[in-house]
Amino acid sequence: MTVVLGPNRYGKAETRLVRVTRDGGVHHLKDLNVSTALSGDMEDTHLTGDNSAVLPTDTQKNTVYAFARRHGVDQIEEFALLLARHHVGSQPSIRHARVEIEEYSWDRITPAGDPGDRRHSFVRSGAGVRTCVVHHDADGRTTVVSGLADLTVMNTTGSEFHGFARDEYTTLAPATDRILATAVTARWRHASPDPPPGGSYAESHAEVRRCLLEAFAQTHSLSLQQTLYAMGRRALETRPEICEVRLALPNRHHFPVDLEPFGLDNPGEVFYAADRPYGLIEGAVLSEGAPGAGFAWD
Ligand SMILES: O=c1[nH]c(=O)c2[nH]c(=O)[nH]c2[nH]1
Repeated sequence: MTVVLGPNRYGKAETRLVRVTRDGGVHHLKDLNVSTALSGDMEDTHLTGDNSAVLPTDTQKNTVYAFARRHGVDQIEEFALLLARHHVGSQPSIRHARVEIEEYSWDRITPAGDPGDRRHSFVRSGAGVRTCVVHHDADGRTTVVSGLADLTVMNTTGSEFHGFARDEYTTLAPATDRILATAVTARWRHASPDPPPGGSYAESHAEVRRCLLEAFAQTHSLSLQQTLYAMGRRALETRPEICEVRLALPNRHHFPVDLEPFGLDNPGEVFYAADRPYGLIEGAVLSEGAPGAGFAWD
């Protein structure tokens, strides 16, 4: 039997970077989790242990910190592009870089009556995590996917689920008024690797996020699948710089509690928030004629 090496990549996962920018007494904070993965002419290290083509993962970690100091950190997509282009350009053996970044957001603490010079206190925001995945290869092809995760949302009415298929194992009662709650993971593919026209990645991200939230709130839902499509559609119709949205929506079930044993009714007011199992609804929504994704989702 002949054995051959298949696809492979290697890198430093989850380099935690906190970058403080000191603007006099006012500090700015970036809190990132950076993962780099490189691939290329890596047969020798796998087949013979010759590491001459391998830029150590330790170096990749160091590059994150050095670039944070040298170039600063503003938009995560731009920082990821900088790292990806650097690695592909730095060694002939490296032909492809994938850089994934998560950004945790912090809000300022501004105490009432504060004299104004204490601008270095922050509280971690509950507004979800911002994400991106950038690919760049030695042929100059680049893809940018932005996203968010852990954005927890709830509609306390305006959600139904009935008319579903049934078999001998189906016990679910049809629902005409239920809670719909989910923790949104959304990723969206930019049509071009260039910065969003007329704006920044910051503005683009804020607007896509707004579209997702507004569509969630404004859709009278007959299924979480329908809500997923409405969310992706709203983002694509509003933001021409993106061409595909992928969503993963865990259905955070909320079951009405039977209060009859206590002589109480429950007109949709008291719920048990189940932890697991949960339904997991996933899907992609694309603009018609969207350019090919290439390696964007790898
Ligand atoms: O919105 C829903 N979609 C489903 O596919 C499903 N399945 C289920 O048990 N509850 C729900 N809710």
